[in-house]
Amino acid sequence: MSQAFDIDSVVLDIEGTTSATGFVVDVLYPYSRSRFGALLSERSGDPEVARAVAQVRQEIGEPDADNVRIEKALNAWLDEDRKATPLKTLQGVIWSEGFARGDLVSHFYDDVLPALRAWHAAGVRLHVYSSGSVAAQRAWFRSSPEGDLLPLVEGLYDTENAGPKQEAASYRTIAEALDLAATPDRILFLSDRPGELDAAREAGWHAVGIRRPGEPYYEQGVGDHAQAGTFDGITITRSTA
Ligand SMILES: CSCCC(=O)C(=O)COP(=O)(O)O
Ligand SMILES: [Mg+2]
Repeated sequence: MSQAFDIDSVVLDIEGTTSATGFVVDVLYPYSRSRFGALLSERSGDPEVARAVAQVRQEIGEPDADNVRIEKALNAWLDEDRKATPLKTLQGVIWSEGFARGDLVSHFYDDVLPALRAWHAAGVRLHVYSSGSVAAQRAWFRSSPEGDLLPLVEGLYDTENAGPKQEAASYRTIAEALDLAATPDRILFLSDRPGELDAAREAGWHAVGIRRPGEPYYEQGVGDHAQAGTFDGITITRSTA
């Protein structure tokens, strides 16, 4: 079904929405898993690594956990696809370097880049809100199969600078950052996960569930939210009146 919106900003989820979960799980996850050990042993002095390690220790309730125990916890979270903030921070460090080195190139569904370019050309502001860290998001958009897409994107939000994706307060934080706290209905959120769509709607945003065959949430659906199978079915304009 086709959807039309006259809004100011689109906020994009990545995994399952712009991009395939299979790529994240089959390519990015093993890439990070095989590098956690070296990161923990060789880079423990990096402030970002140290901060994430402290968060892991706190989350597992073991203030003295050594690197072996930290790596075990990270791998267990990977196995259960738990989107824990310190896991995402450390993955972001590893993936950013992998993208910069040319080991990794990001994935976008075929309908996504034409739509993002059209919406951007129409003056619509584009932002990202993903469980993947801001560093990972930046590398992801910079290293696409069609080159650097970062110029299309204005704001990057994750569970650290905005909060958990299933809580309305996180969407209110983002609306404030976009200068749209008083008019949250000028924001459209696109995601595959019903809990995220619920939270965005509770914050006053428009929300459309993206249902792509083969994605984990395809069968479950998106509850009573508007839905689209691809970005082709979503028309967005931004009137300034
Ligand atoms: C470039 S982000 C990598 C994907 C990832 O790790 C992730 O957790 C994405 O989750 P999302 O919130 O975008 O569904
Ligand atoms: Mg998602």
